[in-house]
Amino acid sequence: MISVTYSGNLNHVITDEKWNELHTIHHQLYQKQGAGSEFLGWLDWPSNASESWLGHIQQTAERIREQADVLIVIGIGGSYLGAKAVIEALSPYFQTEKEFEVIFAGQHVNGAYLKQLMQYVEGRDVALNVISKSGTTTEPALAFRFLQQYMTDRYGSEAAERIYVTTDANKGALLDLAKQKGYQRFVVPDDVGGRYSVLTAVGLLPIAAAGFDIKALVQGAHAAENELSDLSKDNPAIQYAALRHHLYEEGFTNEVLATFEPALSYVQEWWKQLYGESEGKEQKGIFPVSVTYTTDLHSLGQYIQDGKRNLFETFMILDEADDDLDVFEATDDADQLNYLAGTSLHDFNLVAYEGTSQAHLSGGVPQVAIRLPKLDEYHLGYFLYFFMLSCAYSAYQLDINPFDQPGVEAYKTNIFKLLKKPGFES
Ligand SMILES: O=P(O)(O)OC[C@H]1O[C@](O)(CO)[C@@H](O)[C@@H]1O
Repeated sequence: MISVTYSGNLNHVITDEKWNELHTIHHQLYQKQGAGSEFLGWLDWPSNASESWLGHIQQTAERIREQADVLIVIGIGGSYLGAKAVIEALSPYFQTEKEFEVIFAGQHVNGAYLKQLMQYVEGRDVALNVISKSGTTTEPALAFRFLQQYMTDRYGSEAAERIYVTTDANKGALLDLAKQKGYQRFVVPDDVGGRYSVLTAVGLLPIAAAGFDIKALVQGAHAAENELSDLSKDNPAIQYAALRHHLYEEGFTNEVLATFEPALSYVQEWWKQLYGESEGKEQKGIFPVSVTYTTDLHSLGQYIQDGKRNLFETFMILDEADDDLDVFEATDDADQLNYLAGTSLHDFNLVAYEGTSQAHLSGGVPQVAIRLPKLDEYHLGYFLYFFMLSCAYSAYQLDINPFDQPGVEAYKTNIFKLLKKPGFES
């Protein structure tokens, strides 16, 4: 379903020694014995997702679509990127009529954004889904303070019917608040960290509310769970992890994830959090960056071709485009583009990929390609699971716990001290 190719020889990457390591990691992962194994709930999540649980999420999404024109989803990091990635990947670029809309908030702290958001939704019915595993993250909590007040001012006691909370089952300020106000609740499972949570209620409720087929998304991930669990040199999740580690050891410490599909730009953002937070520890890890082509060939392309040689590039190539245009023959050929007549714009990009990849390779940038057959719920579900699984292998090869993020506390503590948050004054 997904194929991984490499500009070098993959057989030289997976040496006997590497294979032994991967063998050990495979067992650690599936026998839940590696570092952070208490956060492996995502590994068999697709096969455990019951019809009734999915049905409950679907019904809630339908209720939201009946009661509102806009769903505001409040969350940051893993509590928003998965849903945003899937919704952006599957939505049309332009919406002609004002159809049901999912808008994100709490992914930053910005007064103008929140103020304008409240003005923007005036006159349209609103529902809120606030998502935070810890229930204490400052950015979504701040956004919720404003938006909860907005909902109460607008809907009075009925506001509670329009607010949906996705958080831990047992702890956190958000849980206490949800119980006190009687908001409908969904659970972020204990054993699934934020950046691995796209297939839980964290991702599925907003995705279903946006009108996408969450059953197909989970089915795709289920297929990946089955097909990628093999300990085999042909397993693309193992191949991608082995390639990353090999290139890292060769000094290529930055990975540029490239796509020709603007619709995939939030899949790139999701991938950056997944890999950056999972691997960037103990002064180790590949720094994940992303580019969208051909746009960025006219900006970062120069650096990738000729800059410092510590980069490798991973292309996400979409084999089939659902919606496309063919270049037509112009009578006067004034723009001198008739040589492209009959070529679709997707075909143009496939050729642009070949040309770019060869140029960057000749400039000393190793090339990896991951081919995605199609952009729909099923294939995206497969793709996201592939990345999560491969990330776990990747981090374990660095001897890193893929499931914690101790480093994110340092800046938070400083901000809290500066703002004199109770308990942080000294
Ligand atoms: O869901 P929460 O607890 O609000 O956390 C949001 C994000 O913040 C982080 O904890 C980093 O601060 C991420 O790991 C997480 O995805």
